[in-house]
Amino acid sequence: MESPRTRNRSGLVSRARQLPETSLRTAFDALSPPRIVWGPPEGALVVAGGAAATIEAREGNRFREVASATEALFDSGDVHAGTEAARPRVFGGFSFNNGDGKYRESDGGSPWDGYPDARFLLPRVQVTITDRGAWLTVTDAGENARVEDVERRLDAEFDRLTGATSTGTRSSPPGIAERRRTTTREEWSSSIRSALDRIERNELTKVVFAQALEIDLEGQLDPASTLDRLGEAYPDCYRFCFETPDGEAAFFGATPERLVSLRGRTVETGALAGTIGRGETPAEDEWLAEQLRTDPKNAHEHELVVEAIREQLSPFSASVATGDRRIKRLATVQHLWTPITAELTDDRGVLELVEALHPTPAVGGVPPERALETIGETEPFDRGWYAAPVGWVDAAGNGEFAVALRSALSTGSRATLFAGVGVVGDSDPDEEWDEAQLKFQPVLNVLDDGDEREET
Ligand SMILES: C=C(O[C@@H]1C=C(C(=O)O)C=C[C@H]1O)C(=O)O
Repeated sequence: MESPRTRNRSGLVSRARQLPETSLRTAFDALSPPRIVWGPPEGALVVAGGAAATIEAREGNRFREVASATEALFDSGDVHAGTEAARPRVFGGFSFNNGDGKYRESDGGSPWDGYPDARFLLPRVQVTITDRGAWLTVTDAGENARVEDVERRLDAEFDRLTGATSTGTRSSPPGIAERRRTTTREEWSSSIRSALDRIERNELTKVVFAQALEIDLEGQLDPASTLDRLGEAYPDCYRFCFETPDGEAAFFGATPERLVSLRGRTVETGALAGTIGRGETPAEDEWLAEQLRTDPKNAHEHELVVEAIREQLSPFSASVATGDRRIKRLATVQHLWTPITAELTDDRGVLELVEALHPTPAVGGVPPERALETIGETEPFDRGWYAAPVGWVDAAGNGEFAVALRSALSTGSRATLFAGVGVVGDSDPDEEWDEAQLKFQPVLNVLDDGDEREET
């Protein structure tokens, strides 16, 4: 007999308990696909497995569809989280474009087949690792969700995770057997030259062009080791990994770019655009940073992003505050970065802001529609989830999204990497080529220990 006390309108039941110390690798290995890793530079690391509910949207207004499905899912959910970090959240992402699909591999499939225009999961099992301890959350949703079952599963998952015998040893990088470019140097230069012509004719102000690099790996990619390595080299970045429902593919990376975070009515975002390499010495690093700070081309490229973000946020906010422009120094590159904050005038969900901001001219261009058209006509591959929003939403509509850069889509023994650059009036095709190669490095370095930094 069904007890009415164990049911609620949305059928969401979530229970949490504290876990002894654990790690990304132990949790990742113990959980079942589809697994998700979300590791922001500050705050809790989440490793999740399985789906208590899946929200997918294709074409149409995917941001609104996901927002209303998320709201319905959380509506009067029965949640005993124990601590805020352990509360259930949906995690997922969007594709860069709505309704992609022009790129086909020789077998007729697209590498992005497993990644629809939007997919968010409410994880069945969520491990949250914070500075103050780890938590296990077990969730079920739907007509058959029962408190008793969720509590029983919470104990069973606790036993499984605490009994997990992960050796903690990291597998070595898979190694790179072969690489194939989707864009030759000649094609790249001619695309940039034709974009420069359009800029000259005032049809465009900025466009971001990307390249893809297909890698055959020598061994299988181990996502947990790969993400551990990315975390060590890029502590100031957002690490993410989203497996397909069958666990056959994973989209992962370590991106420096936050699209937006919303907590209550406080919005935090920023402009990240303008790039230069790292030096061999602190003095050379500083010299390069100074070049970046004073270079008019990079300043222009950057300012276009600041302006667009301010403009997109202004209808929602009484005031938008722009901080000082500064340098974000990462292991392989340095960027210009301007923090931007705003206070909303009304209660809104984070997905409304994602919809308003994506794609910023850091990954699309100015004017946006013409830039997107130019990207579509020029790039010979689908961006899929590359350069698109990935993140989470909670029951209150709060959330945080990053722009999925410095990323790759992997299917066991193959990985496709993506990297893009902003083209403005005085861009030089050779310099832009070199900049794209630098942006492949974060992922290349974790695929192969011996990978050369200067590969062209
Ligand atoms: C498009 C990428 O990066 C973006 C473009 C940048 C630029 O053109 O300077 C800098 C940071 C990102 O906003 C990428 O990493 O693929």
